[in-house]
Amino acid sequence: MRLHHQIEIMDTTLRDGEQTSGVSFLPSEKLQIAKLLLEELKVDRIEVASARVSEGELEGVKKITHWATEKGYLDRVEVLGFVDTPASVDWLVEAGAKVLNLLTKGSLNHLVHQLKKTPERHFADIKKCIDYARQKGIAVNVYLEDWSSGMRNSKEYTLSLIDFLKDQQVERIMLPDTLGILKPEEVATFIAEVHATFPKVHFDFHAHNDYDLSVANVLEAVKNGVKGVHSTINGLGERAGNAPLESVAAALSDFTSTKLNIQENKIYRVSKLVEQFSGLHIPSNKPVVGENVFTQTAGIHADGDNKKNLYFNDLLPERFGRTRKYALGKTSGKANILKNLMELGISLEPDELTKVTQKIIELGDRKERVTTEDLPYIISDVLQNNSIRKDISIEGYHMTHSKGLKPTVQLKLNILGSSYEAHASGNGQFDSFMLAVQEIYQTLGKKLPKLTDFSVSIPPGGKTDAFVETVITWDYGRIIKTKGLDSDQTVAAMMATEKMLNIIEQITLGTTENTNHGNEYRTAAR
Ligand SMILES: CC(=O)SCCNC(=O)CCNC(=O)[C@H](O)C(C)(C)COP(=O)(O)OP(=O)(O)OC[C@H]1O[C@@H](n2cnc3c(N)ncnc32)[C@H](O)[C@@H]1OP(=O)(O)O
Repeated sequence: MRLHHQIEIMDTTLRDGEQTSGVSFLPSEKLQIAKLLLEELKVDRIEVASARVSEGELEGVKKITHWATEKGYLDRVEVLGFVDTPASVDWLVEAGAKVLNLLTKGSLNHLVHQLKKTPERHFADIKKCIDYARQKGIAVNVYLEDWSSGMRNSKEYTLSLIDFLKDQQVERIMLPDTLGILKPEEVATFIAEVHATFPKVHFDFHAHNDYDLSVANVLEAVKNGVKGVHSTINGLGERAGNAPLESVAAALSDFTSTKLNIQENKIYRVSKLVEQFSGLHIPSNKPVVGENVFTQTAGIHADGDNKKNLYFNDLLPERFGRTRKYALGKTSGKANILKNLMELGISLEPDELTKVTQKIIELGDRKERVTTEDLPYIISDVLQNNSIRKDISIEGYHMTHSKGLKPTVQLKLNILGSSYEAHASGNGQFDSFMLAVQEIYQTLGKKLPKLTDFSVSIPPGGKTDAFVETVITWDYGRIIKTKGLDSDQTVAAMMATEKMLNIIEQITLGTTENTNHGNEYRTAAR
C-alpha cells in the first residue's frame, strides 16, 4: 500500500503564491496570513519567502520567525534558498529561520543551460550548502526544480540526484512539476517509481496548474506514495498558479482514506483574507471558495432540495464555514423564492408568491440581478402594500470631482423624519459619500456595517449611457448584499447604500431610540 495514513500540507501562498504576477504582500500582511495558516487552518508547514529577495522580504520573515519562536512553531516555517553558499543560508540566519528549502536542479536541461555546471559540480555545491546550513543549525529540505521534465527527459540524472540526496542530512525531497506539464497518469508512474526506488525518503509533491490538472495530479501523487503536498490559498502562484489548498483538502478528504490536519471550516476565512491582501478577486465559480459554488440557481434544484436534499453532493457548504444560497433570477421557481423568504422570515399567500415569482422572472429577463435583500422591496412594489418602511432616505447631495482637488460630497440624509447634513472629502466620490454618512451616524451614536465587497457591472456593448449595476456586500454580523442601478456609478452605489441603511435600521429598531426625532440637525463640516 503506497498511500500514507497522514499527509502533510505545506502551504506556499507566501512564497510561490506571491510569485503571482502583480501580487506582493506587506510584512504585516504576511504575518497575519501566517498566523491564520498555522493556528486556525492548521497547515503543517508554511513556506514564507525566497532568500535574498529584498529588505522588505527580510523584514516579513523576521516578523514571522519572531512570532513563530514565541509559539514554538519555528520548525514549521520554511524559506526557499539557492545553491549559493553562504548567501542564502546567511540570509536565513539573519531572518531567524530554521528550515531551508534548497532549490537544486531536478533536470539536466536546467542544470546545463541555466547553471552551466556538470552534475558532479552541482552535487558538490549542494553538499557544501547542506553542510553549511546544518552547521548553522538549519534543517534542509531539497527542491528538485523541473523534476517533471527531468523524469521525462533525463531520468538517469534525476534519479542520481535523489540517490545522492538520500545520503545527505536532508529531511524531505520535494518534487515539483515546475511547469505544470504532467498528466495524472505520468504523475502516478513517476511517483510510484521514485517511491519504489527510495522507499525510506519523505517525498513532497508540488503541482502547478497550467493544464488545470493540479488537483488531479496531487491525488495521483498521494495515491502513489508522497507524504506531503504543496498548495496555495486560492491557487495563487506563477502563471496559472499552484494547486489550490481548498480543492486539494476537499479532494483528499473525500476521495482517499488519508488524514489531514486541515480545519476545513477555516478555509473560507483564510481565502477571503488572502483575496483582500493579494487584490486578486476569487472567481465566483472557483470550487469551495467562489461566491456562487453553493448557490442553487434552477427552480427544479430548489424544489428537489425542499423534498429530500436531492441536489446536494458531499461538498456541503457548512464544512467550509459557508451556507447554501438559492439565487433569484429568471430560472427561479417558487421554491427558490420560498427559500429566500424563509431566510428573511417573510411568508406570503400562494397567489402573492406567484406574482412575486413572475416579477423576479421579468427582472431576470432584463438582466437585472436580484439579491435576497431586494425581495422585500419587490414584494412591496408588486403587492403595492407599502410593507417596506423607508426610514432613511437621501434627501439631497452635491458632489464635486475635479482635477488636482479631492472629491467632496455635501449630503442631506433624512432619518426617521429628521434631516441631517454633513460634508466630507475622501479618496473618491463614493468614499466621500460614505465619510459623510459616517459623520452623521457617529453624531447619532449609530454603527455602520463594514463594506466587504463592491462590484460594478456595466452591460457589454460600449454604450456610455448604459445602466450600471452596483452590488455592495456589507458585514453587519450577518452578510447583507444590496444593489443600486443608475447610469452613474456613484449614484448606483449611493442607492445600494441607502437600501443597506434601511435594512440595518430595521434590524436595530426597537433596540435604539432616536432622541433627535423630528428635529433639524446639522453636523460639523469636515
Ligand atoms: C520553482 C520556483 O518557483 S523557484 C523560485 C525562486 N525564487 C526566486 O527566483 C525569487 C525571486 N528572485 C530574485 O529575487 C532574484 O532572482 C535573486 C535575488 C534570487 C537573484 O537575483 P540576481 O542576482 O539579480 O540574478 P538573476 O535573477 O538575474 O538570475 C538568477 C541567477 O541565479 C542562478 N540560479 C538559478 N537557479 C539557481 C539555483 N537553484 N541556485 C543557485 N543559483 C541559481 C542563475 O543561474 C542566475 O545566475 P547568473 O546570473 O550567474 O547566471
